[in-house]
Amino acid sequence: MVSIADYYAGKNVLITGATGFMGKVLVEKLLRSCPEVQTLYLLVRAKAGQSMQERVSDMMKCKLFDRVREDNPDFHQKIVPISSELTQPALAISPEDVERLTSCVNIIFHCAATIRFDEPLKHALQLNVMATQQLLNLAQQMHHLQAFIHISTAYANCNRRHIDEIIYPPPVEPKKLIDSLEWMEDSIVRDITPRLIGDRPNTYTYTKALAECVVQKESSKLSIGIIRPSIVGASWQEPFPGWIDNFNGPSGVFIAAGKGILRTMRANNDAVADLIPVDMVINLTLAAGWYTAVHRPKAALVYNCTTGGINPFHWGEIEHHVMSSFKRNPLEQAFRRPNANITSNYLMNQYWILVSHKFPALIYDLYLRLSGQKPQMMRIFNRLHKAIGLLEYFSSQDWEWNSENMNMLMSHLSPEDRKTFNFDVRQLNWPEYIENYCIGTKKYVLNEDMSDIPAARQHLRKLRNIRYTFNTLLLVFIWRVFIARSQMARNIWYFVVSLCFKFLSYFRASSTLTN
Ligand SMILES: CCCCCCCCCCCCCCCCCC(=O)SCCNC(=O)CCNC(=O)[C@H](O)C(C)(C)COP(=O)(O)OP(=O)(O)OC[C@H]1O[C@@H](n2cnc3c(N)ncnc32)[C@H](O)[C@@H]1OP(=O)(O)O
Ligand SMILES: NC(=O)C1=CN([C@@H]2O[C@H](COP(=O)(O)OP(=O)(O)OC[C@H]3O[C@@H](n4cnc5c(N)ncnc54)[C@H](OP(=O)(O)O)[C@@H]3O)[C@@H](O)[C@H]2O)C=CC1
Repeated sequence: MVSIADYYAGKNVLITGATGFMGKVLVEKLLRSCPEVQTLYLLVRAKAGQSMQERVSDMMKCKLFDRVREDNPDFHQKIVPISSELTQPALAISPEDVERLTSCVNIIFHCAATIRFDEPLKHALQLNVMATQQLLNLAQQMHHLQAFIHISTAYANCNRRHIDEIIYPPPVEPKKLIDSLEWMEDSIVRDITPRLIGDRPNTYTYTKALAECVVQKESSKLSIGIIRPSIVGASWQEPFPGWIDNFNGPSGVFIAAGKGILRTMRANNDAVADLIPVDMVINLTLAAGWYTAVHRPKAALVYNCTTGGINPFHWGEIEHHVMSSFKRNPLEQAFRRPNANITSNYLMNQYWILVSHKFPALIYDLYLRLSGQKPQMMRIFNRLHKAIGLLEYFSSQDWEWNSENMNMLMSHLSPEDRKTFNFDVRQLNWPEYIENYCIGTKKYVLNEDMSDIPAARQHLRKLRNIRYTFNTLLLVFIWRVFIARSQMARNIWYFVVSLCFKFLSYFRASSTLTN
């Protein structure tokens, strides 16, 4: 049977969300491991004052593409950006571009989405559901399309404990919801959102579930694969270990803990932390594209792309390894020494938020005010509390995912493809992965230099000394106040001092005798 790289040779691939975290890794891997691929058409929008061409050429300059650049300095010739705003009618693709795409595209990878947990429902619906429908409409006009691969999330059905590789009935008929929200004012939609999303925690998981249904509806007309990754983290091996470029999901939490800002968070020590490295997700995605095109399964195949059932690791273990990694490889200019603890106890967490977050933030802001600077720590903590508040749902419980299709797919790969497109999560060594992940946040998210580690360690020692001094002064101060006010405290103090004195005299006398 044709290998994965041979299948992609000469193919024209359309990718949405290519400027995002996973999209970039997909583009890189396709160019590196399938060098004979014909053209990658990327649907990109202009953003933040940059044209789509500028954005794509900036993306290709990124370190992620170093290995591709080494192998083929002209790799950019294979990339064709297509201007598209997915929330606009017909995806705002020009008629000429539509013509071009419909005449040559062989496979589509739909990665674009809003992954914000607090996205207003209307916007999440527009991008995650309606844009998916429009892309499916475009796909149906394509003359040579062989596979449509949709990236969903393992949490689309997080209102269930056990999740099979099937598409569950939608909470509401997507078309009806779209029609009824169309005429409603944003404020009304905001008010009814909690009722609509029901037992899902946010608009993201809700709209991703609806998108799956929209995709499934077209499965009689198109060959479809749906990938459901769990929490996508830094790369495991490719193109190099630890690559990550954003604060989403656990990365922001790791960084906040490494900077010594985050000291407490609600999470269940014993719950499975279903992280999966981005390179494994992309390898599976490309393999699923190949399988869908070559085998043309009758129904849309869903791939739960998770680690928990096969190679489980828990939030308590993550906490331990993240903390020890940041002590070995500290981040620059930490606010305090890294020491974050997770707890599932609400009251305990609130107590530590007060003592370890709000109190130090108040003191630091007071110091900033007194030294004529703008206070900022309280603001940072408020934003952090908002972010972790949205993540707690995922870190406080666990789910069981069936991953038969992932195993089936692996069994269809040749030994060579299993190495090149490795998604065998049993091979993950978690402590090593977490170490590289933390180093990756330092190098690629914060752009810190590894040569600064000795200075960062020195800074942590300074923070430790400040803490010791502060604690000692605080203790002396409290004791002084106590002694001044209470006769009993004075009596205890005199008793302890005279006891120490007696012990000292005894040891001195006994040591003179033995000499
Ligand atoms: C050591 C301890 C170990 C403990 C272990 C516990 C870890 C638990 C982690 C659980 C992760 C669970 C994820 C579940 C994922 C579901 C999978 C997916 O399908 S989909 C993928 C998952 N999707 C997501 O993860 C999306 C989650 N993110 C959001 O929805 C939004 O960013 C927001 C609502 C959090 C903030 O919105 P908004 O206020 O409008 O503003 P901005 O967006 O502009 O950011 C503001 C500031 O917040 C910062 N920051 C951002 N994220 C985090 C973070 N995770 N954390 C911390 N900080 C974070 C950000 O850097 C920025 O700081 P600065 O640069 O200004 O200084
Ligand atoms: N990251 C994770 O942990 C997980 C992600 N997923 C899924 O994987 C996919 C990719 O996620 P990830 O890479 O992390 O997300 P990112 O937020 O990093 O990327 C999102 C991509 O979508 C594009 N996009 C967003 N809005 C529009 C728009 N209106 N028009 C055109 N393009 C748009 C973005 O383009 P632009 O650069 O212009 O904003 C960007 O390229 C998503 O479908 C997500 O649901 C699933 C499970 C976990």
